[in-house]
Amino acid sequence: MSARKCAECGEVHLAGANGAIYCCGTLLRAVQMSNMFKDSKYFVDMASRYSPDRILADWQLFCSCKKNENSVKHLTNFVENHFEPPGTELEAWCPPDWRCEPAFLAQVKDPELKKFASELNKMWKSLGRHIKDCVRSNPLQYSLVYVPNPFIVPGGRFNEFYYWDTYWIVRGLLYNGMAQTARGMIDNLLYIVSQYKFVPNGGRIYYWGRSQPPLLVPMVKSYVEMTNDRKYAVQVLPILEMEIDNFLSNHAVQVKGRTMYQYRDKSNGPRPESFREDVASASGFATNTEKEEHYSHLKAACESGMDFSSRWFVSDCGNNVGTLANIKTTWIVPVDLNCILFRNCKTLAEFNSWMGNTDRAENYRMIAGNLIKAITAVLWNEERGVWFDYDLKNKVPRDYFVATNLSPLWARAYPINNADKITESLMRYIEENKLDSFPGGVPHTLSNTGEQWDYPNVWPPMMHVLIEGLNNLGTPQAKELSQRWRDRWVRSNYEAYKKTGFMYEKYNCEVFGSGGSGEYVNQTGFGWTNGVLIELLAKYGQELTAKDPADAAGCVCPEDDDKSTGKPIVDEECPITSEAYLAQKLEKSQAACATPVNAECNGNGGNTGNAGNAANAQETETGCSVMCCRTVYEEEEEPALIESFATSEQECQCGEEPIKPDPVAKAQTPCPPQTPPQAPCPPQTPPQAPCPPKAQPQVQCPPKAQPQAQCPTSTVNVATATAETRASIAICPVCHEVCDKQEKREKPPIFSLASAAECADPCKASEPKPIEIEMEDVDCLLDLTPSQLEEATAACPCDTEVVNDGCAEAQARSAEDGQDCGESPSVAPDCSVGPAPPNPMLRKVFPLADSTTGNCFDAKPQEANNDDDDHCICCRAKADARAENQKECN
Ligand SMILES: OC[C@H]1O[C@H](O[C@H]2O[C@H](CO)[C@@H](O)[C@H](O)[C@H]2O)[C@H](O)[C@@H](O)[C@@H]1O
Repeated sequence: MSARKCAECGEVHLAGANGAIYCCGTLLRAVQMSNMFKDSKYFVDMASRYSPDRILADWQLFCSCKKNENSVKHLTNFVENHFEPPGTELEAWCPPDWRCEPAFLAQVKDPELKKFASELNKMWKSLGRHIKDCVRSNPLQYSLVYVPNPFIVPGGRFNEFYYWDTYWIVRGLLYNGMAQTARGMIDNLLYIVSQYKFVPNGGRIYYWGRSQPPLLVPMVKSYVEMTNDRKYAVQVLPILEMEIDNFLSNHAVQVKGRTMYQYRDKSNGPRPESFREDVASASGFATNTEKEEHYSHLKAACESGMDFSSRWFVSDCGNNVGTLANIKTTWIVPVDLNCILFRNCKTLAEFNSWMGNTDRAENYRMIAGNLIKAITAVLWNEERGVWFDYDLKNKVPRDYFVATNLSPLWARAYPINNADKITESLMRYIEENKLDSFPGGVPHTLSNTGEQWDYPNVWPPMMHVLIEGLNNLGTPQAKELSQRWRDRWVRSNYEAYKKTGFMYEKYNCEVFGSGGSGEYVNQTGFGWTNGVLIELLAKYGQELTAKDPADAAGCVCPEDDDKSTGKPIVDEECPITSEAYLAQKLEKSQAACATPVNAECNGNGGNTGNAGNAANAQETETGCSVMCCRTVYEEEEEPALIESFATSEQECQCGEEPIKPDPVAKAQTPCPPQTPPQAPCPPQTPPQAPCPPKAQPQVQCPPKAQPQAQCPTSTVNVATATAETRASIAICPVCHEVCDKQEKREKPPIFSLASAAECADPCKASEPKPIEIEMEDVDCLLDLTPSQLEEATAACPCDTEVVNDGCAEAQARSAEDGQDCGESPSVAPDCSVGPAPPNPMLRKVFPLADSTTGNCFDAKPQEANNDDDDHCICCRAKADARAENQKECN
């Protein structure tokens, strides 16, 4: 597969003409808004049976038929006739380096956990996928992005690679002794970067406008650390640099005079894979511009990998309360991304210095140095003793707990000699937020919004970041906490597996051993979950135990209620329930509310409250009304903003100014309450899980020499059957015009008639204009060899399309009609059965797969077509078929 490059703007696109099917256009909109499939991702993952041109031409005909209007039944028929179910382009794959008894099992001492580790090892086989060759030879019929090596998928509805998931999968594979599979997956991402300069969110063309947290460099670093293969790092360094340079230049923002980075997306419109959901959340916006802005914020959140979360909500009052309608991702400077980029640049400097590239090494060292300064100046909050995201719009730090607040520990993006001070303040922060109190792991946030990257969900990659981060900090306290969270995490995952037989994408912090919920049904499999666990089991298997030794020693856990009061007993040694946590929080805030603000002037903001709220009057959880005060400071000093709460304007302290409520704005948009982590369900008795199948059915290893997979039975327009001829009718994804054929023959496809700006976005242009095929013959050529076919293709005038028609039929028709071959018969689409049947006279179709061997044709026309008198080539003028068909149909 070669990259599709726009001649005008030089941009390369992940999506070609298939973008008009899977990324935008009226067909996508009609199917997605019809509710035909429960999961919106289903349609965009279906393989096409025909070329995009043909599907769009048929779609045009379908739309021209009145009876099809608003008929879900007919639309369903259309989809069934033109698409294969998702997954037909992939086959199960058993990694060749998979072993029944990987070496790491020997590291796991506890017999129960050893068995669990062995089960996890088996799961790689059920998550292995190989892309069939037809995707390589005929990419325009798929939304799947072709990559050369087989890979491990996350699982469930995610039947393609995901960028940041791959990091935890690759690490798991490496610890599992499967370096070859890990390397293949890294090479796939490098292959994509070499063509498109970025790694998309996932391996589907509809992810073309965004990436995910850039973890390719850390993947290579992990590989090199495990294999000692420094040569590999040196060899792939130019591609790694290409990705990071490109990422840096497309994501930069200036904050307080420093260059920092944020998540973004460059496409238009709703997410194709969640189309109706995005249309729904945008419905409150009046104008198209506002809707587009909303879609951008949504997709930028997807680039963060955290779709969706109150982390990205900015209400009118500047806090994190709200719904998806409040999503403002690009107003925020995120802690994690800046740390990841810091770590990437450090590694690139290191790889360059191995090569003796001192200048380049210095350049990356400088970017990393600037980033760590920016992280400390802008994101570190001295008052609260932790890092916070920064709100660019309201110019305040966002004082809300998000697991990513601790990601600088993982990236070592802090002054190392501050480890003791950081430990002290972080322990305080962890205690204040009771982060050590949840039986099922650390929730991603403390806001219960129903979004999946919010309370009560716990995400495996984030648990890894926390466990590793605290361990990196290296102080005894931090290491102890890291160990406790690690043990709890492994045991809780194991418990869920014992109960259900599944590994989940995310878990529930309130219940030990239970999966989470959110945007879509919780998925099982699951790539990153297994990766994180295998790493933990391999590294710490000597210490880990399936049961908490404290249980055996008679620790009373909160599940054991005090039956007389109905309140859970809170034992300091045990994780407390969220209910107890909430009760404690409520008590604390009631006490705070009753106590007036310390009137003593300390010039430091006094009773510092929630520093992120540049809000007006606020209702606290307890119902007491507070006022925000902000420290007055000199512009050039660039101190951290310090805000405090007071119950009245008078209570603002020396050096502070009240933030006056805007009476009009306030009347219209009352401040929503502070995000209370609502956890109404007491977790005493975890809901009984449905009786699980003991273990996931294992995919059998395929026999050694696998027969070539059967491609989906598919037909294709002869004009699209070879690479050259495909190029000869290359359609600009932007303007949907047929490109100039003569030029096509010498050069790779160019996309004409598009302005540079339009080229950047295949979905930006107006609705797609499918090629309109008609009816009137211009010429007919007989007895063609493949090279003659190419010549004929080139000979056709630009505004025609090549049709290789069955000559017997054509001649019969000629005799009948007294005309040259190939005149279109008047076939009236049968509206009662839905879509107009593909008109055999409009295109010549050849099977894509050899019926005897099952092999896909490798971009070659069928030899048998040389048969004399068997076929002919016609160039047909394109004209609007609509009117004629409309007549017939009505
Ligand atoms: O289909 C909806 C969204 O699904 C993906 O996001 C979630 O799954 C990914 C795969 O495990 C994971 O990387 C991501 O963190 C999850 O939130 C996808 O990445 C989104 O772009 C997509 O819209």
